[in-house]
Amino acid sequence: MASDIRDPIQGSKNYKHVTTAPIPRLEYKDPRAEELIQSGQPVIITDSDLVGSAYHWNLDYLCANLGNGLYTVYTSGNGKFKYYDEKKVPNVPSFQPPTSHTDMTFQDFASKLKRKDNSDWIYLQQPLNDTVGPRIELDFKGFNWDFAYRQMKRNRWGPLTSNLLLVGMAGVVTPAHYDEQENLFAQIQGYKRFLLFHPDQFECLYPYPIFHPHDRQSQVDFDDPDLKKFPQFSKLKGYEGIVGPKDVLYIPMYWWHQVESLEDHGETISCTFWFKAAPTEKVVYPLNAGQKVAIMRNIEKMIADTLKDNKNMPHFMRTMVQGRYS
Ligand SMILES: O=C(O)C(=O)C[C@H](CCCc1ccccc1)C(=O)O
Ligand SMILES: [Zn+2]
Repeated sequence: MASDIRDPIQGSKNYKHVTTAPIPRLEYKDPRAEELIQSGQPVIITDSDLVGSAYHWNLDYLCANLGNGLYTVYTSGNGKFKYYDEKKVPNVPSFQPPTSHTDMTFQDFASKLKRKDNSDWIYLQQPLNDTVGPRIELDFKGFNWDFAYRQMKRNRWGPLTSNLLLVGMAGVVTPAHYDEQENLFAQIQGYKRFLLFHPDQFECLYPYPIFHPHDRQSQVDFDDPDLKKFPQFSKLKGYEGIVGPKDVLYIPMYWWHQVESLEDHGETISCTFWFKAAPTEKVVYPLNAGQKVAIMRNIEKMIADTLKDNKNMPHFMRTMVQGRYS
């Protein structure tokens, strides 16, 4: 059979030290797909019609129909788009934002993309809102909302919070991070390689302190890991998969993921469906890895708020465990 983009031999950029198994890929109508979602496991659902009404979206169509609203476009000098929370920048005076961003019309973004003289990488990331033109609104209304809301109800997720439109230049990378929402990630155009890691890989991925602008992001540079600072990174185990048009990837809350738009397949267009966490009913023991991450976050927040001076945190936390729990 013709070699498929997903064949491991094609451009699989294996990171040293990172061991991966394939993310399961199941047909949309295969009941096992929804079983995996119910058990909080990632799965790539193929031939989904979740955003079937947007499969004709491409740069020209979006240019013609998105209207003249402004879109947030990030710029990076090295192709990596490590998210940072602007509200936390004051907490770290030495912080150097790794990307810049400006608002521009989609038309301006598309013409920048087409210009080959780009020395920088650019990445449009914008929640879909009501400034879009009537055709896009029609396409948006045409999403298979029954499927989305069926997952939300059946898995007792919280409400849908946003649909993020992502248009990335070939080669852009979103470095490893986790989100605190459930996510149905729909791929419309182009190919993205996902690396996914269970929340129990927390100790291999060394997230920034919670008050840092890069909260929820891994401190480890996958391209050049510092194993002296982050020794457990060499034990990292996870999953890998390539999503293409018509695929939907379920990214369970607290699962780490790194995303890259494949180099030689043009720009990528994706749309996320983020749902708030399920309200915690009765806590069942033993706690799962995601719950432990949530507890660690709450403890870190409490210590940071109480000490009021982040410089005191390392000593305070070391004192608490050194020679007592270590
Ligand atoms: O869908 C997800 O969760 C991803 O990480 C997809 C990722 C872009 C996410 C951008 C972002 C990350 C954190 C906060 C707000 C925006 C990609 O596809 O490159
Ligand atoms: Zn994410």
